[in-house]
Amino acid sequence: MSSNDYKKKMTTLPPVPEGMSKSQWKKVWKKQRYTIMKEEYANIRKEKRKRARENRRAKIQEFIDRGEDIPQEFKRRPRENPNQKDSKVNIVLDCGFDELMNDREIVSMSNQITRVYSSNRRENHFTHIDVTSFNKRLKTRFDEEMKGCHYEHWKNFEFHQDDELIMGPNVDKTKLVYLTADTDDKLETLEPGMTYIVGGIVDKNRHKLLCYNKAKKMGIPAKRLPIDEFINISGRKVLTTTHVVQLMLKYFDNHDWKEAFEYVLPPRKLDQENSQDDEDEDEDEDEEDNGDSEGGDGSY
Ligand SMILES: C[S@@+](CC[C@H](N)C(=O)[O-])C[C@H]1O[C@@H](n2cnc3c(N)ncnc32)[C@H](O)[C@@H]1O
Repeated sequence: MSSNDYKKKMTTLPPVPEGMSKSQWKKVWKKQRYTIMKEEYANIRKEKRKRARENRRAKIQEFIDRGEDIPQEFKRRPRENPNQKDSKVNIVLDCGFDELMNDREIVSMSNQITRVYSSNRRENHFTHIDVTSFNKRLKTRFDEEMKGCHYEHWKNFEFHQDDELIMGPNVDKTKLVYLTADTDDKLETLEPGMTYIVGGIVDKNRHKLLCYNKAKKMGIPAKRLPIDEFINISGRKVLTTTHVVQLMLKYFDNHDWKEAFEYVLPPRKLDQENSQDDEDEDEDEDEEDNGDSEGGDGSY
């Protein structure tokens, strides 16, 4: 069967089983299809990674054959940066939104957590990162399908099943800021001693104001990244959890937001003409293309 025929077969709803409504069957079939296609997607990703590796090697060989230096962009950055400095800032990835994500989004979110870990080891500054409410499908995925990553031993990274760290009775609320795109209140700088909370959710923006409302309920400030002030991107400025953390890490280099945006965000996001209205594309990359990216290749 050709891959097009296969895709068609998988997108056509099989006959509705007796005793089930069409909408019930649609939900069940979607889950079954996801399980079947998971393996297929894994193979596609593996092939894609293999092709990318081969292309990279071929290009490097061309430089070697011509006796030229290998350009920086072809050199791999070491996985661990031995000269890292402590930013003295804490970041919380608030994963209290498990039930608002579908299975694919859970996969995407878990890949994003590994990328965050990877960046926190590689950049010039590190932060202490706590993952809170890590107690449902995200945890199951790490415990079962990502067993080999040994997340319990990650450096500067702690996983908590509860949310005491941000919601507990003894929390100093003056030290907390919730980051969200849904406010006009701008984040000016990152202050040592402060804890910045980032929503650990992939939702293709279905749940607008989710983190803003949570911040209000917690009684802490909600702030947005100063995107408009430094770069041109059109549409809503909702970034992925990974990008938000990577921006903060890069900011510590020179306390320069513009530099951080230009370094972290993909060129298509910075290009006003072509930029998209949401963060979907980046999230799809996490699902479909994670092998080519930092941390997604198992380089925990
Ligand atoms: C994919 S977004 C989730 C969007 C979700 N609907 C919400 O209510 O926040 C992941 C997280 O990144 C952070 N984030 C995304 N864009 C941001 C921005 N422009 N400024 C500050 N934080 C942002 C927020 O903490 C957000 O929860």
